[in-house]
Amino acid sequence: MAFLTHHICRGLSSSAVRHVVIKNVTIIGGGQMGAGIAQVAASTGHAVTLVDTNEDILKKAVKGIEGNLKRVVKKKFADKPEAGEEFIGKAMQNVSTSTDAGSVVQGTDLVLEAIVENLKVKQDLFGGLDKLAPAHTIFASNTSSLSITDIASSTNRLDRFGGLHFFNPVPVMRLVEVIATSSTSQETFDSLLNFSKMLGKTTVSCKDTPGFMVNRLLLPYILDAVRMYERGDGSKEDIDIAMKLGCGYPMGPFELSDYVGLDTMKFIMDGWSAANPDNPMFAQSEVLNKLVSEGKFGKKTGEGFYKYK
Ligand SMILES: CCCCCCCCCCCCC[C@H](O)CC(=O)SCCNC(=O)CCNC(=O)[C@H](O)C(C)(C)COP(=O)(O)OP(=O)(O)OC[C@H]1O[C@@H](n2cnc3c(N)ncnc32)[C@H](O)[C@@H]1OP(=O)(O)O
Ligand SMILES: NC(=O)c1ccc[n+]([C@@H]2O[C@H](COP(=O)([O-])OP(=O)(O)OC[C@H]3O[C@@H](n4cnc5c(N)ncnc54)[C@H](O)[C@@H]3O)[C@@H](O)[C@H]2O)c1
Repeated sequence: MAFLTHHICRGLSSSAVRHVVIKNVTIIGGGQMGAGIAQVAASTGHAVTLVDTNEDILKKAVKGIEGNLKRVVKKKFADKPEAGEEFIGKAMQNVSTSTDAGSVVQGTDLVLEAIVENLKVKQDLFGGLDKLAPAHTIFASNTSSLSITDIASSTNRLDRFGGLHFFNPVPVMRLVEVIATSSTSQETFDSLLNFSKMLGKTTVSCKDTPGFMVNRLLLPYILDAVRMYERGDGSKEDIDIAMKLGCGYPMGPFELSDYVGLDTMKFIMDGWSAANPDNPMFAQSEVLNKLVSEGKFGKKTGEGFYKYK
């Protein structure tokens, strides 16, 4: 159960900020982001229920979490293998799974959604859960590109709704963008900030503007790289090498696109294109459309701009 705590800000003795201490978390979507967030939340002592529509996806997610925890332990407990085993055991005990979100939200402090990047699907999910979750439960979306305000509009808890934008791979990337809409209460915002910090992440506070901070800058960069390749101005391999060796980026734009998932990239593009129909920047990309129509979604399907294995 959650409890409210009072934070007395140092130097501001009269300003007391209340926030919900999040202990029990329901994460909806057991794909790459949901599983990554579940891994980090479980290994920082949170009770996590991971939900997906499909039992096989959940099995794969749990197996992936255990495998990735082994990578973490190899580094963190290099000289203490027993402590490492204990760490993995404790984290795995904190993870349970379900295919029925409605039946698990009763005792949850936070419902964090990481499902497909589609406004209607996200609205349907939250609209349904709003009727079932306790009043104190905070809802948050990990959307890459959709408006939190639009997603929240399907619920009657606008003050207890915000955005938590994690980065891929979640166990490695240190940032969380915490997003407040004009209706998000200060208590909710502080609870989400505090939760992100408990996960060991650094936070930045964002308004609910398109792409928040990171994707507002990342999207034009990736878009321009794809256009450059479509015009034949450079090979995808050379563009990737250029950005890695010229700018010190860990991945080039095509490697990164495959890593994010080309299906997700297309959802993002289509959403922004629909919202800005007259902006040529968001014109359809033949290359992206072809790869997605062939089921080549990137690393997760074994092929995208590049082949894997
Ligand atoms: C015209 C049409 C265009 C369409 C336009 C649409 C544009 C859309 C653009 C927006 C997309 C937004 C997506 C999203 O909202 C936001 C994002 O998440 S953006 C992605 C951010 N991520 C990155 O930028 C990742 C960059 N890459 C890296 O940092 C590294 O390459 C890597 C992924 C960490 C991998 O590193 P490598 O060195 O290659 O590989 P290793 O396997 O050795 O890993 C390094 C290190 O990390 C540990 N590790 C890796 N994964 C995990 C894991 N899952 N769990 C735990 N640990 C992990 C690994 O053990 C290594 O540790 P070490 O041994 O070094 O101690
Ligand atoms: N991939 C990235 O790099 C990245 C980074 C940050 C944020 N995001 C965002 O996170 C979300 C998930 O992205 P992902 O890459 O993990 O996608 P993914 O395709 O890997 O996983 C999505 C999962 O959601 C499940 N799902 C779909 N509808 C559902 C529903 N109604 N109920 C329960 N489960 C459902 C699917 O079965 C799938 O397992 C998207 O909103 C995306 O924009 C993605």
